[in-house]
Amino acid sequence: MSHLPAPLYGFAWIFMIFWFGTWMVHLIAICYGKFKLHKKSCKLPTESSPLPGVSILKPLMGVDPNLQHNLETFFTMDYPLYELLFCVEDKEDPAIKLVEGLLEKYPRMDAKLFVGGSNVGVNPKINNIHPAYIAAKYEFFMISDSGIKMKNDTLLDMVQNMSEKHALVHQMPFTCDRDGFAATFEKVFFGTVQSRIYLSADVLGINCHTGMSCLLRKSVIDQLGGLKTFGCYLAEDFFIAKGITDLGWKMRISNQPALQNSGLCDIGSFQQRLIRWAKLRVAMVPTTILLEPLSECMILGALAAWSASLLFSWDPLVFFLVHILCWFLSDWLLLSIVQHGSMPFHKFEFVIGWLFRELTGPYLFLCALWNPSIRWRTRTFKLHWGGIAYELNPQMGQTAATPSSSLSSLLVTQMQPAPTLSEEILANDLTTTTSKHRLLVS
Ligand SMILES: CCCCCCCC/C=C\CCCCCCCC(=O)N[C@@H](CO)[C@H](O)/C=C/CCCCCCCCCCCCC
Ligand SMILES: O=c1ccn([C@@H]2O[C@H](COP(=O)(O)OP(=O)(O)O[C@H]3OC[C@@H](O)[C@H](O)[C@H]3O)[C@@H](O)[C@H]2O)c(=O)[nH]1
Repeated sequence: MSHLPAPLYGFAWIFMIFWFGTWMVHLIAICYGKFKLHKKSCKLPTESSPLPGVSILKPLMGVDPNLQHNLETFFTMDYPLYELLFCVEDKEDPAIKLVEGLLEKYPRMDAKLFVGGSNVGVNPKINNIHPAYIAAKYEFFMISDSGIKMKNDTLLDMVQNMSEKHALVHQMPFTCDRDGFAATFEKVFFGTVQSRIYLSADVLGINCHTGMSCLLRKSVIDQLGGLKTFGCYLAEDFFIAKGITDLGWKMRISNQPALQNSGLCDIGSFQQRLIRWAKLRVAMVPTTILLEPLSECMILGALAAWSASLLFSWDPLVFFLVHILCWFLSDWLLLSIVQHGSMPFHKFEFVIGWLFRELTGPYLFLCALWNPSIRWRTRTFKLHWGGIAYELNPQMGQTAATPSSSLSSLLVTQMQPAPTLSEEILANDLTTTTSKHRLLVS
């Protein structure tokens, strides 16, 4: 033992401590998941504290086979007071017709459609929803991505999690039950590695906010300068949460995980999405360059097995195999807690999905490091360290509402400054309303 250089022992101890810490993360996630998720709140509204109104902002771009069904779940929720604000950038987007159909089907619903978006920054989602944010009439507003499906009581659950100390309640990303291996892979990803980090981060107060479904206090976001403050970032979710906690407010997850139910579900685009998210994390929190690969099951298992053989002369192969078996079982347990019901796939499919996730995870992370440019829907971006984004090759004179051409790749434009208040008021004044369809075009 003494003939090996001392730094090797140092590394071995570091890996062993990290390995132990990671198992603590597993334990925290399982215990907290069991305690928190799928619990019905007993906090009922009273006459003196009725349920608050909520403005729901829905950024839409394109139509997929599940969109109609997903959007319809927003019209049928058990919640007394809310408005639905649908947002579409492109005047030719087929989502407009779909929303108009729903507005006609549910004429009594307080719902509007905003077409044209705005140009308050580089983030196309923020640009899309900004007009609706300005028009939102309630103190609480929700940002809900197009692929989200609601249960009857999801909004109620989120509101009940919003105490007077909280300014952000977010849903932990998860998925609906859908057919096919891609759907299994998505469920395994969100129900294991993502839930583990998300749940432990919520317990430890670490910002891990993924903004696909979140409820916010408008006065707090206004205090931060409005939603446009976050238009310069692609990861607006991370910076919204940071801004809120920097002001001393708290954030937490709701009891129900978010049910992503996009009608387009394939391995390739899901992996591209994971790569895009990893690029955001690397730019925002550079320590993840080390932490993420180290916290992968196979890599950590190999390093810990080497460390255990060096420090305690344990058989590294046995250590590695036991580590993988325990990790696998712990992931199954966590997934079962998050799913809270029968799995839509056979255990054997879980084994394949889990192995596929564990073996491809480090590779996807490498892909993210290899090519830092970020493709999101129709546009390509790059990030500065820290997270400020700029769009690659936007067409000159074009608003952010129009997709950029990938041919003009030589042009690199910095983010647009946020418009002044007077520009914004002007933009609002230009908003036209056709009351029949409650369609607002800016
Ligand atoms: C001693 C054990 C340490 C464990 C270290 C764990 C290392 C982190 C590994 C993976 C990070 C995965 C983060 C998953 C959620 C992020 C999903 C996502 O990328 N969403 C983006 C798009 O919506 C969003 O903009 C990003 C939001 C959050 C980024 C947070 C990055 C910091 C991650 C560090 C978390 C450590 C938590 C450790 C808990 C003990
Ligand atoms: O150009 C765009 C891209 C996306 N969007 C909208 O933004 C929402 C999220 O888009 P996608 O489903 O493509 O992307 P993701 O699920 O990966 O988004 C996620 O990652 C990036 C974060 O900034 C988001 O908050 C988070 O929701 C959708 O509602 C989509 O319609 C736009 O309005 N315009």
